[in-house]
Amino acid sequence: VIKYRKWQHEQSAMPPLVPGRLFFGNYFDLKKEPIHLSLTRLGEHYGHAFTIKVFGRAMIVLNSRQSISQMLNAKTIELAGRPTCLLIQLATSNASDLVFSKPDLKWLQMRTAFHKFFSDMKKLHHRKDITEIVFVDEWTNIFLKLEAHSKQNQVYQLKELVYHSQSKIMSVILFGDEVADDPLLMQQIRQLDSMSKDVIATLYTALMNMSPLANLFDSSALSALCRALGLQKQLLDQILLKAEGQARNSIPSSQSDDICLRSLVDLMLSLLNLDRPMFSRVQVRNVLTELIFAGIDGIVDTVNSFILYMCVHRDVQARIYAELSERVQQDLVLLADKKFLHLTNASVHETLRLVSQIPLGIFRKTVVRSHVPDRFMHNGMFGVQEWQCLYAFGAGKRACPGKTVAMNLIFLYVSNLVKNFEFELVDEMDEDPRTFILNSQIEPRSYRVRSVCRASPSNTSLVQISPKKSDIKTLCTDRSSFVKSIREHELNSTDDES
Ligand code: HEM
Repeated sequence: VIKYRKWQHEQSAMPPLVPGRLFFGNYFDLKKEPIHLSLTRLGEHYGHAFTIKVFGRAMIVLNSRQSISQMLNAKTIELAGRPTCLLIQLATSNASDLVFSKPDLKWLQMRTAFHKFFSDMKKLHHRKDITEIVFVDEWTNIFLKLEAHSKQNQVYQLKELVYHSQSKIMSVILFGDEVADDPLLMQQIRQLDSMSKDVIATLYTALMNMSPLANLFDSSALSALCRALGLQKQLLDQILLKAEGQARNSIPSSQSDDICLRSLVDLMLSLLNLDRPMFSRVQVRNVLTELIFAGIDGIVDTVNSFILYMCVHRDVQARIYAELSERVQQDLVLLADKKFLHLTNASVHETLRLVSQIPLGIFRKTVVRSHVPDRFMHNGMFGVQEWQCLYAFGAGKRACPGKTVAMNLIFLYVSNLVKNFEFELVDEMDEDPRTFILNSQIEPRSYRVRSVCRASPSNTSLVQISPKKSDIKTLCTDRSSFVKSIREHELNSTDDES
């Protein structure tokens, strides 16, 4: 009786249930169209929150900005689950990862470790962001390549160049200089990234089309996954071994309780090499693989879309250049300049509004399909009204932990590109995001540009004014207090360190 009453109570606390068929529930309602369209259709009838059932499993669908904000920001852990299917379980060794694991203590400790790395590094470098230090070092390479293309009036794909640099920047942050300077390892990291991208694209197709069993019968998806897992194991083992050797060399024996951090992998290793390890080796491998993927592609695609919009709207490009010239004296734009660059920030925001990057968590669509950054400008200042709030990075407990890293890097890329070069589109392109392709995220079709260099000839020497990657200092910290601080996190603590 108690169980029945509890069940009755739980049922009455749920939003209205969409009537479905016995055993199948609403499976066929969802299969009529891609899942986001089916849910939109149900939402027109059932309102801002409703419950669906698929094979006996109840799911709550939130269908308005207000209900999403309320639920994801106020209630957190209960709503921080993820959809799953066979391919995900195989790819993540039964959810031993960060992106698809259940929101439990292990998951929280992983996220805490991630935030801790960035906040401690920032403290160590006197609030200077680690992403800026690494970006500035790489900018010389980007600049020289773009300058050469511009001087020779060459036609080229900007995306390839940004991808090349971003994979290097992320590898320095995740694995350290030694790995990022090794061409063979870099080649394998990029290979793993593109393989993961293919697997994730297959996964999204399966999830979006409500075909959870599809990958069981799709041998090409399974063989792609097996190849990716094989490379992941071999590559990450190699990187971990290299980092372990490096860590041993950098710890003086008299201070064996000290751990030295230069990159995220050092932190992961220190949590692995405990008497009672906090994570398993498989977990660390999976998380690092996810961070390679998450840390490269979202940023590259946003920068690539941004430059496309600048080419389609040459007037906006000219206005952003005018703002950058007025507010930043030197050729190199830094994070400290960000707060003065209102139109640049508005334009990044507008790009994220248009290009719904990652269909994970909150499905989004836009009905206003042209790039007009002024919608986020109020009295000449960048500002986002409550009703204009975006969910490009999700919201609540499960929101993207890399948001600050991503926003900083996107800003550094786009502001420095526009400040130093003028871009012109060579191919015919449509700015409507409906013409974009859904791979592992939404991205424009390939396009080529031509550019003119605007920077003063001494740009490369100006780059030297900012700290260099070689200046990244090692953070030496006491192992027990460090581990304690990660263990102390509770499931209900706020997740707002970024
Ligand atoms: C423009 C760039 C990026 C976009 C648009 C983006 C967007 C997202 C979104 C929408 C989610 C799911 C949130 C939810 O379910 O509510 C997510 C999760 C995640 N992102 Fe990002 N992201 C970006 C860059 C990054 C970067 C640079 C990193 C790491 C360095 C990162 C790491 C992650 C991780 C680890 C998760 C899973 C979090 C969890 O499940 O606990 N992302 N991201």
